[in-house]
Amino acid sequence: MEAEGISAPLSLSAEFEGSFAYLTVRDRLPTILTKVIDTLHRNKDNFFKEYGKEGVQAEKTAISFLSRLRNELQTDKPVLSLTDNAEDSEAWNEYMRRQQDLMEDGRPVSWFKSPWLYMECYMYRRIQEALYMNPPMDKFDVFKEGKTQSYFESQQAIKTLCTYLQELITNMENMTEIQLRDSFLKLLQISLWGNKCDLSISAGQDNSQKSSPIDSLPDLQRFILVDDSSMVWSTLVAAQGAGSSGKKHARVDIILDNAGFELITDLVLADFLVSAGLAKQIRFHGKSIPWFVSDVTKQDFEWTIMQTMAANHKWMSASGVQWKHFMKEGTWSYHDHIFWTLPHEFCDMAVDAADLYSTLQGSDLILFKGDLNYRKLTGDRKWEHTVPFDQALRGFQPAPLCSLRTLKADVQVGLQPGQAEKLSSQEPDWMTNGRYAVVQFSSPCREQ
Ligand SMILES: O=P(O)(O)OC[C@H]1O[C@](O)(CO)[C@@H](O)[C@@H]1O
Ligand SMILES: [Mn+2]
Repeated sequence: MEAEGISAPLSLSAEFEGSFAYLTVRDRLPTILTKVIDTLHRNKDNFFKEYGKEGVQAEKTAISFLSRLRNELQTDKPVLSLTDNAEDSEAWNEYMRRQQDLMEDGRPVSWFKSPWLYMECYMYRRIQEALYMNPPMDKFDVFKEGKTQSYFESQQAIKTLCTYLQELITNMENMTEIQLRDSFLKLLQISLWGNKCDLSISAGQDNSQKSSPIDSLPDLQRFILVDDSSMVWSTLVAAQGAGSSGKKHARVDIILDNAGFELITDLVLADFLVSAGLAKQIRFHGKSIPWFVSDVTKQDFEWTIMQTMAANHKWMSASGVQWKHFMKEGTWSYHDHIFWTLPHEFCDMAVDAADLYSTLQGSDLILFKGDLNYRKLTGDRKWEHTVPFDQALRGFQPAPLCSLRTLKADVQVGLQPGQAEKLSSQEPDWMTNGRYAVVQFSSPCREQ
């Protein structure tokens, strides 16, 4: 739903040679595909043990599908329709027709000529097609190993964070409002920096949290380019006062990004919100298929809680037990929707996923985690850096929302005049090196 009269700039695309999009499509995506093929190879014996000859045959066919896919990508072949008749196939094929209509001179939609956001999402959906088309591989998560490894490699940081959380909860009754606010802002920043740990930017290489997530906060402060976190706090506080009894049942929605350490930071933040009475309900939104290497699926979500419960560490397991309890009593809930794994910009949601949009409208605060969500919020376009965040959302305003994102793609809005130029002169790759971050807020009722 585009605000009337506001036209959007061009989409980022691999057609701009030398751009980050170009380098991603040329180098990083084929590397990720090669790793996927390798993972299937390495699991051959397991497929045989589990499904016999049928499993090995499925693995072989999926590998040859994926090798063809890599070749199509590297030789800039036209994009193909999906043939797997899954729940979302028609939405993908319809999107392809839409993209085709946007191409000049009827050129076909292809890997290096079309919007980067579309092509990168499409690659992950085609990986899934290779599996859907080859049962019993259709349930296999090719990224699972990397996600679990990243959880285990962040153990020390997880222990530190869970211990910190349990200390906060113990002292919560005696906290002043200022102390509560400070603790919230710290946990929000920890969740923000948790987004450094994704496995897509590193093409699957270890990217886990090694240092203390709490001690590193002061040093990281100067890398936050826009910090609207006080507005997030005010929104939560305002949500308490509404309602006839004076107490409202505030609901926070968290649009999750990566499994591993980042997910733990999100769960810790969500625990704090409930334990402090700032939210009565937390709805987590994850992906319905394996996505961008490390994104959270339902299975990852449940595994993470079970694993944390079972940890041989008092405060980790206490946290896990509490989280399980929140899930059981319904204070927390997990949701997925095919829209999160479609290539659409979020300004399309009101029309293309009206049910999801209206669900989100019931929220008091929506937290969007990570870089890909930011790309979809802003449409992954060549915006001037000083364009206001609200404008780049192009009418996507279901409820007060905040993006918590470390920069890993060359789109950034809402900066002060001169801020981007200064950064570019000091660090030319500031938009893609993952060292910088933003906390950007937008509210439908905010005065413009
Ligand atoms: O997990 P995140 O924060 O969404 O990061 C994934 C990002 O990594 C990249 O693959 C890096 O280019 C982007 O395409 C994507 O936005
Ligand atoms: Mn991700």
